[in-house]
Amino acid sequence: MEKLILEVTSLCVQFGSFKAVNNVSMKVSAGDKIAILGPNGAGKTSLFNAITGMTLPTQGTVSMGGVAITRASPNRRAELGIARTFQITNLFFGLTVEENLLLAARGLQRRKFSLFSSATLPISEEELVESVLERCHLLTKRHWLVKEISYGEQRQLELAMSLTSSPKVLLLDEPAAGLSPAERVVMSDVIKSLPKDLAIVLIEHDIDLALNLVDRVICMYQGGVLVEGKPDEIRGNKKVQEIYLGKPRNA
Ligand SMILES: Nc1ncnc2c1ncn2[C@@H]1O[C@H](COP(=O)(O)OP(=O)(O)OP(=O)(O)O)[C@@H](O)[C@H]1O
Repeated sequence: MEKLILEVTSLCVQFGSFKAVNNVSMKVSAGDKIAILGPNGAGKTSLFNAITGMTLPTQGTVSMGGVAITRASPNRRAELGIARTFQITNLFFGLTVEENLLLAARGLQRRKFSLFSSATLPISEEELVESVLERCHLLTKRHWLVKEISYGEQRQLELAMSLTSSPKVLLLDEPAAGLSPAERVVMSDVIKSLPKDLAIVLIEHDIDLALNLVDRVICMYQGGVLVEGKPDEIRGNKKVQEIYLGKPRNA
């Protein structure tokens, strides 16, 4: 059994009287590859926000490596090994690919310094940047300005930036959104080649792409978990088909 890293228990996120996330529990172990599916408004992003500290849950708990982080700051969560990408690109367009990565690496490592008694890093900034450039298929673009690379490459760069903190859990919010079919193939390849022990939780509207990348699926509907299972179980699941076809359910 793999080591449990992230645990979400009975989590609720409420906006006024509306429950965007309703009693969601999830266990993520080292190396898990999990997709969170669900139609628009199902609560997927709100769940990510509660895990990363951008929204505080109204009920329930989040823990990372056994440490309770339900009310911890986003920075503290990043130090403990949670990283995230966003639906919208979050880059410095007037800087090069490499400069963006160096900025990401420096910001996160400075925070990590305070955790170590000695100021030695396990890997140099340059080595780190080199390795994530390679991993995200961006080595040939390292000196290009971000505004000059394609949208697909910008999304790869975002993923690369999230890897500079050497996370234990990576939350990917719609990594293939807006990508062309060819760019989707590259993004899938990049995700597939991420370290084996890195846990990945991804939100994705392209169901086929998502099911090919993961070994577990959580399908959300109206804030709650509708179904959980392996990709093959989800493909043939009637409830999942109904919510995607928009038919009303008798819950
Ligand atoms: N800050 C907020 N204030 C009020 N309601 C919100 C807020 N954030 C999200 N919601 C509502 O919560 C519900 C869940 O939103 P959320 O973005 O988590 O869904 P989602 O599954 O990620 O949807 P999508 O696939 O469209 O991104 C939606 O009805 C949304 O309008």
